Amino acid sequence: MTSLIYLSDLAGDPDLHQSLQGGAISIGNFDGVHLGHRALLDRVRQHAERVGGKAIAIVMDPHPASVLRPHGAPPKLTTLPRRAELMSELGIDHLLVCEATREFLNQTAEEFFQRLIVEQLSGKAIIEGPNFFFGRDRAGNTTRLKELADERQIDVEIVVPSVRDERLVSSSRVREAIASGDLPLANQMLGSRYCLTGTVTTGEQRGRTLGFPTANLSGVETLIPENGVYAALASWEGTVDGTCHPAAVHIGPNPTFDERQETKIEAHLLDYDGDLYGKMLTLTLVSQVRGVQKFADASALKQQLQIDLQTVRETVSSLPSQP
Ligand SMILES: Cc1cc2nc3c(=O)[nH]c(=O)nc-3n(C[C@H](O)[C@H](O)[C@H](O)COP(=O)(O)O)c2cc1C
Ligand SMILES: Nc1ncnc2c1ncn2[C@@H]1O[C@H](COP(=O)(O)OP(=O)(O)O)[C@@H](O)[C@H]1O
Repeated sequence: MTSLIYLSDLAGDPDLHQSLQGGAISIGNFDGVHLGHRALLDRVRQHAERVGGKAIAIVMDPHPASVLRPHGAPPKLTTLPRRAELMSELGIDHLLVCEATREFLNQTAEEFFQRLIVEQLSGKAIIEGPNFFFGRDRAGNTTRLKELADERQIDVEIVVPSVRDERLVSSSRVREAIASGDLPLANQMLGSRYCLTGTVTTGEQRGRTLGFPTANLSGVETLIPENGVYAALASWEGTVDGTCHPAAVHIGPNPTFDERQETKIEAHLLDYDGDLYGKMLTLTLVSQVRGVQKFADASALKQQLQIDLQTVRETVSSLPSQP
Protein backbone atom coordinates (compact mmCIF):
# COMPACT_ATOMS: atom_id res chain seq x y z
CA MET A 1 0.00 0.00 0.00
CA THR A 2 1.20 3.51 -0.80
CA SER A 3 0.97 5.53 2.39
CA LEU A 4 -0.31 9.09 2.14
CA ILE A 5 1.93 11.30 4.30
CA TYR A 6 1.93 15.04 4.89
CA LEU A 7 5.39 16.60 4.97
CA SER A 8 4.34 18.58 8.04
CA ASP A 9 3.70 15.31 9.93
CA LEU A 10 7.27 14.05 9.53
CA ALA A 11 8.57 16.26 12.37
CA GLY A 12 6.40 14.34 14.84
CA ASP A 13 7.42 10.90 13.54
CA PRO A 14 11.23 10.57 13.50
CA ASP A 15 11.14 6.85 12.57
CA LEU A 16 9.00 7.50 9.52
CA HIS A 17 11.15 10.51 8.62
CA GLN A 18 14.25 8.31 8.89
CA SER A 19 12.73 5.60 6.69
CA LEU A 20 12.16 8.16 3.91
CA GLN A 21 15.86 9.06 3.67
CA GLY A 22 17.88 8.03 0.64
CA GLY A 23 15.04 7.14 -1.70
CA ALA A 24 14.08 7.66 -5.35
CA ILE A 25 11.82 10.67 -5.82
CA SER A 26 9.49 12.15 -8.40
CA ILE A 27 7.74 15.49 -7.91
CA GLY A 28 4.56 16.18 -9.84
CA ASN A 29 0.83 16.51 -9.67
CA PHE A 30 0.07 12.96 -10.82
CA ASP A 31 -3.60 13.80 -11.28
CA GLY A 32 -5.28 10.73 -12.74
CA VAL A 33 -2.10 8.61 -12.51
CA HIS A 34 -2.29 8.24 -16.31
CA LEU A 35 -0.06 6.20 -18.64
CA GLY A 36 2.67 8.88 -18.65
CA HIS A 37 2.69 8.98 -14.84
CA ARG A 38 2.69 5.18 -14.74
CA ALA A 39 5.80 4.90 -16.94
CA LEU A 40 7.56 7.50 -14.81
CA LEU A 41 6.53 5.94 -11.49
CA ASP A 42 7.69 2.56 -12.73
CA ARG A 43 11.17 4.06 -13.14
CA VAL A 44 10.91 5.54 -9.62
CA ARG A 45 10.26 2.06 -8.25
CA GLN A 46 13.19 0.61 -10.19
CA HIS A 47 15.57 3.36 -9.01
CA ALA A 48 14.38 2.84 -5.42
CA GLU A 49 15.28 -0.85 -5.66
CA ARG A 50 18.66 0.04 -7.13
CA VAL A 51 19.56 2.56 -4.41
CA GLY A 52 17.98 0.48 -1.64
CA GLY A 53 15.56 3.22 -0.56
CA LYS A 54 11.87 4.04 -0.76
CA ALA A 55 9.94 4.94 -3.92
CA ILE A 56 8.49 8.38 -3.19
CA ALA A 57 6.05 10.50 -5.23
CA ILE A 58 5.67 14.11 -4.08
CA VAL A 59 2.62 16.27 -4.79
CA MET A 60 1.67 19.77 -3.77
CA ASP A 61 -1.76 20.33 -2.30
CA PRO A 62 -3.79 22.34 -3.05
CA HIS A 63 -2.77 22.59 -6.71
CA PRO A 64 -0.27 25.50 -6.91
CA ALA A 65 -2.36 27.15 -9.64
CA SER A 66 -5.29 27.48 -7.23
CA VAL A 67 -3.07 29.21 -4.65
CA LEU A 68 -1.43 31.58 -7.13
CA ARG A 69 -4.49 32.41 -9.25
CA PRO A 70 -8.12 32.38 -8.09
CA HIS A 71 -10.03 29.68 -10.03
CA GLY A 72 -6.66 28.72 -11.54
CA ALA A 73 -6.73 24.98 -10.91
CA PRO A 74 -8.54 22.62 -13.27
CA PRO A 75 -11.08 20.20 -11.78
CA LYS A 76 -9.38 17.17 -10.26
CA LEU A 77 -9.44 13.72 -11.85
CA THR A 78 -8.43 12.01 -8.62
CA THR A 79 -8.50 12.75 -4.91
CA LEU A 80 -5.24 12.22 -3.02
CA PRO A 81 -6.40 8.90 -1.50
CA ARG A 82 -7.34 7.67 -5.00
CA ARG A 83 -3.90 8.73 -6.30
CA ALA A 84 -2.29 6.73 -3.49
CA GLU A 85 -4.53 3.73 -4.27
CA LEU A 86 -3.50 3.77 -7.94
CA MET A 87 0.17 4.20 -7.00
CA SER A 88 -0.03 1.12 -4.76
CA GLU A 89 -0.42 -1.02 -7.87
CA LEU A 90 2.82 0.52 -9.18
CA GLY A 91 4.93 -0.24 -6.13
CA ILE A 92 5.25 3.33 -4.84
CA ASP A 93 5.88 3.33 -1.07
CA HIS A 94 4.87 6.86 -0.14
CA LEU A 95 2.81 9.69 -1.58
CA LEU A 96 4.24 12.72 0.19
CA VAL A 97 2.05 15.84 0.26
CA CYS A 98 3.63 19.30 0.59
CA GLU A 99 1.20 22.00 1.65
CA ALA A 100 1.31 24.55 -1.18
CA THR A 101 1.39 27.71 0.92
CA ARG A 102 2.48 30.97 -0.72
CA GLU A 103 5.68 30.75 1.33
CA PHE A 104 6.41 27.23 0.05
CA LEU A 105 5.72 28.24 -3.56
CA ASN A 106 7.87 31.34 -3.17
CA GLN A 107 11.06 29.33 -2.69
CA THR A 108 13.61 29.67 -5.49
CA ALA A 109 14.42 26.54 -7.47
CA GLU A 110 17.67 26.21 -5.50
CA GLU A 111 15.96 26.64 -2.10
CA PHE A 112 13.26 24.15 -3.03
CA PHE A 113 15.82 21.58 -4.14
CA GLN A 114 18.12 22.11 -1.14
CA ARG A 115 15.39 22.02 1.52
CA LEU A 116 13.14 19.29 0.21
CA ILE A 117 15.35 16.91 -1.75
CA VAL A 118 18.65 17.35 0.11
CA GLU A 119 17.82 18.31 3.72
CA GLN A 120 14.40 16.71 4.27
CA LEU A 121 14.80 13.53 2.21
CA SER A 122 18.51 13.01 1.33
CA GLY A 123 17.24 11.83 -2.07
CA LYS A 124 19.46 9.49 -4.09
CA ALA A 125 17.64 9.65 -7.42
CA ILE A 126 15.14 12.00 -9.08
CA ILE A 127 12.96 10.96 -11.95
CA GLU A 128 10.98 13.52 -13.98
CA GLY A 129 9.50 14.19 -17.40
CA PRO A 130 11.07 16.75 -19.80
CA ASN A 131 8.43 19.38 -18.95
CA PHE A 132 9.31 19.50 -15.25
CA PHE A 133 9.65 22.97 -13.72
CA PHE A 134 10.26 23.85 -10.10
CA GLY A 135 10.67 26.80 -7.77
CA ARG A 136 9.33 30.36 -7.88
CA ASP A 137 8.04 31.39 -11.32
CA ARG A 138 8.82 27.84 -12.49
CA ALA A 139 12.40 29.04 -12.92
CA GLY A 140 14.04 25.62 -12.50
CA ASN A 141 13.96 23.26 -15.50
CA THR A 142 15.48 19.82 -16.11
CA THR A 143 18.88 21.32 -17.05
CA ARG A 144 19.02 23.16 -13.72
CA LEU A 145 17.77 20.03 -11.94
CA LYS A 146 20.68 18.02 -13.39
CA GLU A 147 23.19 20.72 -12.35
CA LEU A 148 21.91 20.85 -8.77
CA ALA A 149 21.74 17.05 -8.54
CA ASP A 150 25.24 16.55 -10.04
CA GLU A 151 26.77 18.78 -7.37
CA ARG A 152 25.40 16.38 -4.74
CA GLN A 153 25.87 13.05 -6.54
CA ILE A 154 22.12 12.55 -6.96
CA ASP A 155 21.09 10.61 -10.08
CA VAL A 156 18.59 12.18 -12.47
CA GLU A 157 16.56 10.40 -15.13
CA ILE A 158 14.34 12.27 -17.56
CA VAL A 159 11.70 9.86 -18.81
CA VAL A 160 10.36 10.00 -22.37
CA PRO A 161 6.67 11.03 -22.21
CA SER A 162 3.92 8.61 -23.27
CA VAL A 163 2.16 9.36 -26.53
CA ARG A 164 -1.24 8.39 -27.93
CA ASP A 165 -2.38 9.28 -31.44
CA GLU A 166 0.88 11.21 -31.88
CA ARG A 167 0.05 13.52 -28.97
CA LEU A 168 1.37 13.48 -25.42
CA VAL A 169 -0.84 11.81 -22.84
CA SER A 170 -1.63 14.47 -20.23
CA SER A 171 -4.08 15.11 -17.41
CA SER A 172 -5.66 17.90 -19.50
CA ARG A 173 -6.23 15.52 -22.42
CA VAL A 174 -7.88 13.06 -20.04
CA ARG A 175 -10.04 15.91 -18.66
CA GLU A 176 -11.11 16.86 -22.20
CA ALA A 177 -12.10 13.27 -22.97
CA ILE A 178 -14.14 12.96 -19.75
CA ALA A 179 -15.76 16.37 -20.17
CA SER A 180 -16.94 15.30 -23.63
CA GLY A 181 -18.24 11.94 -22.37
CA ASP A 182 -15.57 9.86 -24.15
CA LEU A 183 -14.87 7.47 -21.26
CA PRO A 184 -13.24 4.72 -23.36
CA LEU A 185 -10.59 7.19 -24.58
CA ALA A 186 -10.11 8.66 -21.09
CA ASN A 187 -9.80 5.19 -19.57
CA GLN A 188 -7.24 4.10 -22.15
CA MET A 189 -5.10 7.17 -21.47
CA LEU A 190 -5.49 6.60 -17.72
CA GLY A 191 -4.63 2.90 -17.87
CA SER A 192 -7.45 2.43 -15.35
CA ARG A 193 -11.15 3.30 -15.31
CA TYR A 194 -12.32 6.74 -14.23
CA CYS A 195 -14.26 6.80 -10.96
CA LEU A 196 -16.71 9.13 -9.26
CA THR A 197 -17.00 8.76 -5.49
CA GLY A 198 -19.59 10.41 -3.27
CA THR A 199 -22.04 9.89 -0.44
CA VAL A 200 -25.51 8.48 -1.17
CA THR A 201 -28.11 11.06 -0.16
CA THR A 202 -31.89 11.30 -0.43
CA GLY A 203 -33.45 12.52 -3.66
CA GLU A 204 -37.07 13.06 -4.64
CA GLN A 205 -37.92 9.43 -3.72
CA ARG A 206 -39.41 9.14 -7.20
CA GLY A 207 -37.11 6.40 -8.48
CA ARG A 208 -38.76 3.66 -6.42
CA THR A 209 -42.21 4.63 -7.71
CA LEU A 210 -40.90 4.21 -11.28
CA GLY A 211 -39.54 0.78 -10.35
CA PHE A 212 -35.97 2.07 -10.76
CA PRO A 213 -34.57 3.30 -7.43
CA THR A 214 -31.47 5.43 -7.92
CA ALA A 215 -28.71 6.13 -5.41
CA ASN A 216 -28.04 9.89 -5.61
CA LEU A 217 -24.38 10.87 -5.14
CA SER A 218 -23.35 14.08 -3.42
CA GLY A 219 -20.00 15.57 -2.45
CA VAL A 220 -18.20 14.38 -5.60
CA GLU A 221 -14.83 16.17 -5.64
CA THR A 222 -13.66 15.24 -9.12
CA LEU A 223 -14.53 16.21 -12.69
CA ILE A 224 -18.11 15.31 -13.66
CA PRO A 225 -18.52 14.01 -17.24
CA GLU A 226 -20.93 15.67 -19.66
CA ASN A 227 -24.62 14.99 -19.08
CA GLY A 228 -25.74 11.56 -20.23
CA VAL A 229 -26.48 7.97 -19.29
CA TYR A 230 -23.43 5.79 -18.62
CA ALA A 231 -22.62 2.10 -18.11
CA ALA A 232 -20.70 1.69 -14.85
CA LEU A 233 -19.70 -0.62 -12.04
CA ALA A 234 -20.75 0.34 -8.51
CA SER A 235 -18.92 -0.58 -5.31
CA TRP A 236 -18.79 0.70 -1.74
CA GLU A 237 -17.03 0.02 1.54
CA GLY A 238 -18.25 -3.28 2.79
CA THR A 239 -19.10 -4.67 -0.67
CA VAL A 240 -18.47 -8.38 -0.16
CA ASP A 241 -15.08 -9.42 -1.63
CA GLY A 242 -14.91 -6.14 -3.54
CA THR A 243 -17.83 -7.29 -5.73
CA CYS A 244 -19.01 -4.67 -8.21
CA HIS A 245 -22.61 -4.30 -9.35
CA PRO A 246 -23.37 -3.25 -12.92
CA ALA A 247 -25.04 0.15 -12.75
CA ALA A 248 -26.91 2.50 -15.09
CA VAL A 249 -25.78 6.02 -14.20
CA HIS A 250 -27.67 9.17 -15.04
CA ILE A 251 -25.73 12.44 -14.98
CA GLY A 252 -27.71 15.65 -15.54
CA PRO A 253 -31.11 17.12 -14.79
CA ASN A 254 -34.46 15.27 -14.94
CA PRO A 255 -36.21 17.16 -17.78
CA THR A 256 -39.04 14.63 -17.91
CA PHE A 257 -40.08 15.91 -14.48
CA ASP A 258 -39.33 19.52 -15.39
CA GLU A 259 -36.18 19.56 -13.29
CA ARG A 260 -33.90 21.36 -15.71
CA GLN A 261 -31.45 23.07 -13.43
CA GLU A 262 -29.83 20.67 -11.05
CA THR A 263 -27.15 18.27 -12.29
CA LYS A 264 -27.70 14.99 -10.48
CA ILE A 265 -25.47 11.94 -10.41
CA GLU A 266 -27.68 8.93 -9.81
CA ALA A 267 -27.14 5.20 -10.22
CA HIS A 268 -29.56 2.32 -10.56
CA LEU A 269 -27.73 -0.85 -9.54
CA LEU A 270 -28.69 -3.98 -11.46
CA ASP A 271 -29.49 -7.13 -9.47
CA TYR A 272 -29.42 -5.22 -6.19
CA ASP A 273 -31.95 -4.46 -3.51
CA GLY A 274 -30.74 -2.81 -0.33
CA ASP A 275 -30.21 0.41 1.57
CA LEU A 276 -27.34 2.56 0.28
CA TYR A 277 -28.15 5.83 2.08
CA GLY A 278 -25.08 7.31 3.78
CA LYS A 279 -22.64 4.94 2.05
CA MET A 280 -19.56 6.14 0.15
CA LEU A 281 -20.37 4.83 -3.31
CA THR A 282 -17.83 4.57 -6.13
CA LEU A 283 -19.03 4.50 -9.73
CA THR A 284 -16.42 3.23 -12.17
CA LEU A 285 -17.44 4.62 -15.54
CA VAL A 286 -17.15 2.48 -18.65
CA SER A 287 -18.90 4.25 -21.54
CA GLN A 288 -21.74 6.58 -22.46
CA VAL A 289 -24.97 4.88 -23.47
CA ARG A 290 -26.99 7.91 -24.64
CA GLY A 291 -27.70 11.57 -23.92
CA VAL A 292 -30.32 12.88 -21.46
CA GLN A 293 -33.77 13.26 -23.04
CA LYS A 294 -37.12 14.73 -22.09
CA PHE A 295 -39.70 11.95 -22.32
CA ALA A 296 -43.43 12.52 -22.86
CA ASP A 297 -44.25 10.89 -19.52
CA ALA A 298 -42.96 8.53 -16.83
CA SER A 299 -44.04 5.45 -18.76
CA ALA A 300 -41.99 6.46 -21.85
CA LEU A 301 -38.98 7.01 -19.57
CA LYS A 302 -39.53 3.57 -18.00
CA GLN A 303 -39.56 1.91 -21.42
CA GLN A 304 -36.26 3.56 -22.30
CA LEU A 305 -34.77 2.58 -18.91
CA GLN A 306 -35.47 -1.11 -19.70
CA ILE A 307 -33.46 -0.72 -22.91
CA ASP A 308 -30.67 1.17 -21.07
CA LEU A 309 -30.39 -1.57 -18.47
CA GLN A 310 -30.02 -4.20 -21.17
CA THR A 311 -27.27 -2.12 -22.85
CA VAL A 312 -25.49 -1.72 -19.52
CA ARG A 313 -25.71 -5.45 -18.82
CA GLU A 314 -24.19 -6.30 -22.21
CA THR A 315 -21.47 -3.64 -21.95
CA VAL A 316 -20.39 -4.70 -18.48
CA SER A 317 -20.55 -8.46 -19.09
CA SER A 318 -17.95 -8.30 -21.87
CA LEU A 319 -15.54 -6.00 -20.04
CA PRO A 320 -11.82 -6.83 -20.11
CA SER A 321 -9.99 -6.45 -16.77
CA GLN A 322 -7.99 -3.48 -18.15
CA PRO A 323 -9.58 -0.63 -20.17
C1 LIG B 1 -30.30 4.91 -16.39
C2 LIG B 1 -31.11 6.16 -16.15
C3 LIG B 1 -31.40 7.01 -17.22
C4 LIG B 1 -32.18 8.15 -17.03
N1 LIG B 1 -32.45 8.97 -18.09
C5 LIG B 1 -33.24 10.04 -17.94
C6 LIG B 1 -33.57 10.89 -19.04
O1 LIG B 1 -33.12 10.70 -20.18
N2 LIG B 1 -34.40 11.95 -18.81
C7 LIG B 1 -34.90 12.22 -17.56
O2 LIG B 1 -35.66 13.17 -17.43
N3 LIG B 1 -34.58 11.47 -16.49
C8 LIG B 1 -33.77 10.38 -16.64
N4 LIG B 1 -33.45 9.59 -15.57
C9 LIG B 1 -33.68 10.11 -14.24
C10 LIG B 1 -35.03 9.79 -13.66
O3 LIG B 1 -35.85 10.85 -14.02
C11 LIG B 1 -34.77 9.77 -12.15
O4 LIG B 1 -34.07 8.61 -11.84
C12 LIG B 1 -36.03 9.84 -11.39
O5 LIG B 1 -36.60 11.08 -11.58
C13 LIG B 1 -35.80 9.57 -9.91
O6 LIG B 1 -35.25 10.66 -9.23
P1 LIG B 1 -34.95 10.56 -7.66
O7 LIG B 1 -33.73 9.68 -7.45
O8 LIG B 1 -34.62 11.98 -7.24
O9 LIG B 1 -36.14 10.01 -6.96
C14 LIG B 1 -32.68 8.46 -15.74
C15 LIG B 1 -32.36 7.59 -14.66
C16 LIG B 1 -31.60 6.46 -14.86
C17 LIG B 1 -31.29 5.55 -13.71
N1 LIG C 1 -31.01 -1.40 -7.21
C1 LIG C 1 -30.89 -0.23 -6.54
N2 LIG C 1 -30.16 0.80 -7.07
C2 LIG C 1 -30.06 1.96 -6.42
N3 LIG C 1 -30.58 2.20 -5.21
C3 LIG C 1 -31.29 1.21 -4.61
C4 LIG C 1 -31.48 -0.04 -5.26
N4 LIG C 1 -32.21 -0.83 -4.45
C5 LIG C 1 -32.49 -0.11 -3.35
N5 LIG C 1 -31.94 1.13 -3.41
C6 LIG C 1 -32.08 2.14 -2.37
O1 LIG C 1 -33.07 3.05 -2.81
C7 LIG C 1 -32.61 4.39 -2.76
C8 LIG C 1 -33.11 5.17 -3.95
O2 LIG C 1 -34.50 5.16 -4.07
P1 LIG C 1 -35.24 6.41 -4.73
O3 LIG C 1 -36.72 6.16 -4.69
O4 LIG C 1 -34.64 6.70 -6.07
O5 LIG C 1 -34.96 7.53 -3.68
P2 LIG C 1 -34.04 8.84 -3.75
O6 LIG C 1 -34.81 9.79 -4.55
O7 LIG C 1 -33.89 9.22 -2.31
O8 LIG C 1 -32.74 8.46 -4.37
C9 LIG C 1 -31.09 4.28 -2.78
O9 LIG C 1 -30.46 5.35 -2.14
C10 LIG C 1 -30.84 2.96 -2.08
O10 LIG C 1 -30.74 3.18 -0.69
